[in-house]
Amino acid sequence: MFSESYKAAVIQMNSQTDLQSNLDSTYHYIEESVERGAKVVGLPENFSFLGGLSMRMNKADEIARKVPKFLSRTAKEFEVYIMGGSYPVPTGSGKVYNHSPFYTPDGEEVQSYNKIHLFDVDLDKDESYRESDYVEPGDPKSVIYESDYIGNWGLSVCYDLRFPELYREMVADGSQILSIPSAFTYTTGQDHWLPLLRARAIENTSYVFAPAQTGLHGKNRKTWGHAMIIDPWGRVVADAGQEPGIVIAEINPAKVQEVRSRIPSLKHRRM
Ligand SMILES: O=C(O)CNC(=O)[C@H](CS)NC(=O)CCC(=O)C(=O)O
Repeated sequence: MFSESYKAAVIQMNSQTDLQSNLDSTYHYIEESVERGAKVVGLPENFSFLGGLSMRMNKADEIARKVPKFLSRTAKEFEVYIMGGSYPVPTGSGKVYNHSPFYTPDGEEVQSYNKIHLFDVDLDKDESYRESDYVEPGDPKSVIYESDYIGNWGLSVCYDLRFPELYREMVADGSQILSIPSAFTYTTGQDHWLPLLRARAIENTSYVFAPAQTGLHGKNRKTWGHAMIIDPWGRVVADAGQEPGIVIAEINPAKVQEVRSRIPSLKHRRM
């Protein structure tokens, strides 16, 4: 039923607060990914605007108007599936959803997910985040784009990565590829990013697909990078390091089944 293996690209970006220039570089990354054979391209969390949470709120209406048009047009132009990272969508009550859309090559948004777990964390006396000041959480349930061509993609965003029960539910609902577009902090990323991603891949015998932000955004926001793709055995098959760019790996939905028969841990659950 499923197509054979295909190339998928994760994009690593250093997004700033100039919407148009972020969209221009996104366009070039997508174009180059497709030239290099990618059938699916994934963007990081807040690829279109990153740097100031309150600044982004002033821009949210414009972002929410322009980004879906951009993603639709670009998916169509290059005939590519796009996992559109995330962008803010006003809820109507003064906050936004941190919204992760999935586009097909005909330019349709066929599925979308609103980030559930919000990053309200004090890492240090001068490093605090209060995502819930701006963002409304989505419904706590799994969201999957099911495709006969590219497999079943479970959608999540960044901080969700720390909540394994979400991925368990996605897998129970049929996910084979776990999508985790991110802007992990440098502070947490250096110690937590890789082990968490590999754990999600191994414990769910699933691909992990994690585009990322990297570098400095404004003066005091620093992200970890290392956008990557991990196979269902838990091997890192693509790692972007710390520079912005594109990394590509093969995704083969049939391999998920193969690994699940070698390690049937999902079948052995007793709770
Ligand atoms: O708001 C933006 O501009 C972009 N979005 C983010 O940076 C989000 C919400 S503040 N970051 C995370 O979820 C980091 C999680 C993380 O780093 C961890 O779990 O350790």
